[in-house]
Amino acid sequence: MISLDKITKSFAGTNAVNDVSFSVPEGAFLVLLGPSGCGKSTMLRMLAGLDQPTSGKIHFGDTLVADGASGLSAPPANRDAGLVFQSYALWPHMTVAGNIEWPLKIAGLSAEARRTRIAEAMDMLGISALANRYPGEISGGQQQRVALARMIAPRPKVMLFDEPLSNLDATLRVEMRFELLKVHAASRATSVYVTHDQMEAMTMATHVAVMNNGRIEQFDTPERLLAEPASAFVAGFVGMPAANLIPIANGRWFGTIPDPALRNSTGHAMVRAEQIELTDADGARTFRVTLAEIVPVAGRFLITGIANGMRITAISDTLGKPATVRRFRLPDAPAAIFDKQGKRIS
Ligand SMILES: Nc1ncnc2c1ncn2[C@@H]1O[C@H](COP(=O)(O)OP(=O)(O)OP(=O)(O)O)[C@@H](O)[C@H]1O
Repeated sequence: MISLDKITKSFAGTNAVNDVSFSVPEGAFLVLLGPSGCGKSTMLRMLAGLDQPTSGKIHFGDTLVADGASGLSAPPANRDAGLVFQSYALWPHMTVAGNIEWPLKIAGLSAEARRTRIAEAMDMLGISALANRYPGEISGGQQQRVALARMIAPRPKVMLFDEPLSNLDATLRVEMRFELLKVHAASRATSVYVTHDQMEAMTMATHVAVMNNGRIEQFDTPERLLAEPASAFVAGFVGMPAANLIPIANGRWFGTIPDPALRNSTGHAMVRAEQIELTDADGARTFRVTLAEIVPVAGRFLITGIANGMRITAISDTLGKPATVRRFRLPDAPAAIFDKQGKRIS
């Protein structure tokens, strides 16, 4: 288990990570998800021992590995943690097998034990045939597999990933997600994975910490993030497509369409694309939109319309035409209401 207790990291007086506490159960796959600059990498670096917290404590199991107050920060090599970065950082002058062997040598394993571990790791990542090649002689996807093999060969208790798939093309990325989950399942190591890609988070995580501005907006399962977003920020960040956040003022959609379902609130109402209907009828809860994009999705259409200067998405069974003016009908009740600060109020 990994636990963080009131972790803060400041750079020149600015908090990159601000008072973060959570616990990750043993064997879990935690994704740190958030936009660029929200503090994800800084969090991971503190877990790896590459950065020291300004204040707060980090425990791996019962072992205190970092403590801001006393200045304790166990060196990376003493944490039983493996790390994989976006850049594969393979040693170019060593073969694939040599790269995987290096950390095992450092750990003092016998030649025989090293051979077994190298074979095991290469087999798991499907790269046994590449053992004698040099990094410059294999593709980017293969290099990332070697980096993963090198990380798992010492069988770390904690695996840390910093956007490891972002240099790969889209198809390879999807394939590697599955490989990573296999590695995680086989190793049963507690994993922490940094990404700004919510699809990666939703498909891989057992737990997700959504970060914004150095703070955790919500720490939850992927299912609960979608079903019960705690803030407008989370609602707008997860989901495919992300839910619409429609401005409301004094119980009126866009400040103009009154609706008792909005409970006189001001802030944003969350409406999922599948709750909005494309129509031509001029009824209650409808508003005019100019259709902008129409994307076929699994036999239906994801329609983006522009109204009051904002983009709103709907799922429709019927096709619309770009640049035409139609109407969207809002549901009887929004899926959630957030106040002006983005806090969920219903
Ligand atoms: N060594 C440093 N010195 C000063 N500021 C830093 C340092 N490292 C990070 N920061 C700042 O801390 C904040 C968080 O950075 P961090 O790299 O953790 O974000 P991130 O969420 O991982 O972003 P990205 O997805 O772009 O990598 C940013 O404002 C960044 O500029």
